[in-house]
Amino acid sequence: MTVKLGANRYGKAETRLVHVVRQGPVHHVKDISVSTSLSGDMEAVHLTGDNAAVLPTDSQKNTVYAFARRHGVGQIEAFALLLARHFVASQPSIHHARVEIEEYGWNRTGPHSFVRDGGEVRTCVVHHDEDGRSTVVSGLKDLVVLNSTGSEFHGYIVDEYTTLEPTTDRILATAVAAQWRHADAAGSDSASDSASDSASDSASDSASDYAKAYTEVRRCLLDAFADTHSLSLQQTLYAMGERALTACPEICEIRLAMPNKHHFPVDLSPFGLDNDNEVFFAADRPYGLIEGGVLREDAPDAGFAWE
Ligand SMILES: O=c1[nH]c(=O)c2[nH]c(=O)[nH]c2[nH]1
Repeated sequence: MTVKLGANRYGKAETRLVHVVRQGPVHHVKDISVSTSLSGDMEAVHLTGDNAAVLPTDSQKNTVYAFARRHGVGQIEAFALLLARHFVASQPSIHHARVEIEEYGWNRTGPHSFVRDGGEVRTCVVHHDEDGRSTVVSGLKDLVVLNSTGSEFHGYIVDEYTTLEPTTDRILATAVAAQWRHADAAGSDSASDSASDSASDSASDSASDYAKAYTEVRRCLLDAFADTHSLSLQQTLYAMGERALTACPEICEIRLAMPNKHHFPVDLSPFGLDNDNEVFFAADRPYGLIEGGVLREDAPDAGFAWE
């Protein structure tokens, strides 16, 4: 039997970094988790244990911290591009870099005091390869939303295993995970400037575009969720994606994953009580999981953006 090495990559996962920018008594914090993943000439290390082509994951982690000091963090997309480009440009054995960042929000309560924003997490996944191609996918997750009416579900297949009652008025709740692909990763050429300029969020152009797109997509997702009279979570998902693409010309594709957080009316008849959609059991699991993408008809090829 002959075998060969298949697809492989390696890196440091979840390097936690808090960066404090001090402007006199007023401080700014960025709280992120960075995962780097490199690929290239890695036959020897797998086949013979020759590490000559390997940039240690420990050095990758150190680079993250050193770059935060050198360039600031700024918009996560710009910081990720800066790192991805550095790994590919500085090491001949590294042909491709993937950098994923999660950002946890803190809201200001004083000049140097903050309360953790318990809500959603901002995300990005950036790729860069030796041919100079870059892709940027931005996103959010754990954006928990609920409509207490305006949601129906009926008309579905009924087979011998169906027990679900049709409803014309139910709670619709989900935790939105969304990722959107930027049509042009290019902001990227000035990514290093962006990251270095933007430590206090006064980002330069491409970096502030990422921030603007984030705010706009988030608003579209929330508005479309609230506005759509829903016949299914699938229909709501499409409406949310469509709204974001319509409002944001700079993005060409959005993918959404939305758990259906079921709320079942509790049967209160044993207690002589009615329940006109007022008291619900919020089930934890299992949950429906609705996933789908919306993209422009003329969206450019995604390449490795979703890998
Ligand atoms: O919005 C829904 N979509 C489904 O596909 C589904 N399936 C189910 O049991 N409940 C629901 N709700």
